[in-house]
Amino acid sequence: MSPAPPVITARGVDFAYGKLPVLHDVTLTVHPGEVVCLLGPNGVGKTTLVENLLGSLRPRTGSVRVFGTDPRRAGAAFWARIGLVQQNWSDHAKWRVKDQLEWIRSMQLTASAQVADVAEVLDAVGLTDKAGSRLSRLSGGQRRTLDFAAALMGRPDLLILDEPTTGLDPASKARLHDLIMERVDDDATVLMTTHDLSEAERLASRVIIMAAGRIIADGPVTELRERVGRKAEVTWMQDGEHHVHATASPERFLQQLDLDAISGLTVTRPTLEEAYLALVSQPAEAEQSGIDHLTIQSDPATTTAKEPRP
Ligand SMILES: Nc1ncnc2c1ncn2[C@@H]1O[C@H](COP(=O)(O)OP(=O)(O)OP(=O)(O)O)[C@@H](O)[C@H]1O
Repeated sequence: MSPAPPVITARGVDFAYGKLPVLHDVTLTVHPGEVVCLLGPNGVGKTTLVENLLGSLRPRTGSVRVFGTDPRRAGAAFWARIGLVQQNWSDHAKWRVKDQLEWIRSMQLTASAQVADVAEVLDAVGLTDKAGSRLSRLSGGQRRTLDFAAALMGRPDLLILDEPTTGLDPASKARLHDLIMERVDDDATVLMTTHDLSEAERLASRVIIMAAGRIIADGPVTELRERVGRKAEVTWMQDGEHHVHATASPERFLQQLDLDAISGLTVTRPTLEEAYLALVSQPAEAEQSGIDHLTIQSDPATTTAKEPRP
């Protein structure tokens, strides 16, 4: 059986705002069922890339296909498959929450039969008590949550979410994460930008890191963590001594320990944040040598320190 076709492909995309070059030779493929988190410092071009993928901006060179179609030529049936949260919505401040969603729903119903009820999505995102509020009276987090409710309503096959959780409190953020993963359980694909690395660590099956308009790293979180070059650290107490052991494979190392004879065991792995900071702090080297500019360490484990009990 041949593999399912990619959901998104971008090939050699260059984009500039007038004389300001922003994207340089961006190539990426997103496969069905992936949750891809797009990371990078402010102003590196994440939103610009998303807008190129959606066809609201046109690449100077290169090509974009979503569901095999050029989004600039796509019709209503194509857009019915996509749920969007974008940075800048223009809306009618005087409209009430439920009217806004009913209006979006009526548009979606022209292209798809699988549109959820307004009451259902409001309940899912926890905004039922705001159904009668004017948009202008919503807090920033509630406004973002409403955008997400609108994105979910058509039960989309693809969610493209530009910083969907910015400004959300922890409980609202967790609820939104659950709703994203529910769509993924239903075989949807997700491309989202975020500055929240713990969010990326939690949701992403793959992380893409951008710097200065280029992709400088692309891979699963576990792989990117390894690129930091720092090994995991195992510490424990045994026979009155404090032991520290650096290893690329803590699981394998733990099998060698006599767990009945030790106490105070800890395992500390490099975080995605460490990997991210290492990668974005070296964009110049990344540009020169491409994606694999940081070496993946595969040395055998070595005990680095053995300290007397304090
Ligand atoms: N409409 C525009 N006209 C001119 N320049 C723009 C426009 N929108 C963005 N830019 C510039 O393009 C560059 C990339 O902006 P973009 O919004 O894509 O970055 P980003 O990575 O999404 O940033 P952030 O993380 O802050 O949202 C920035 O230098 C920005 O100032």
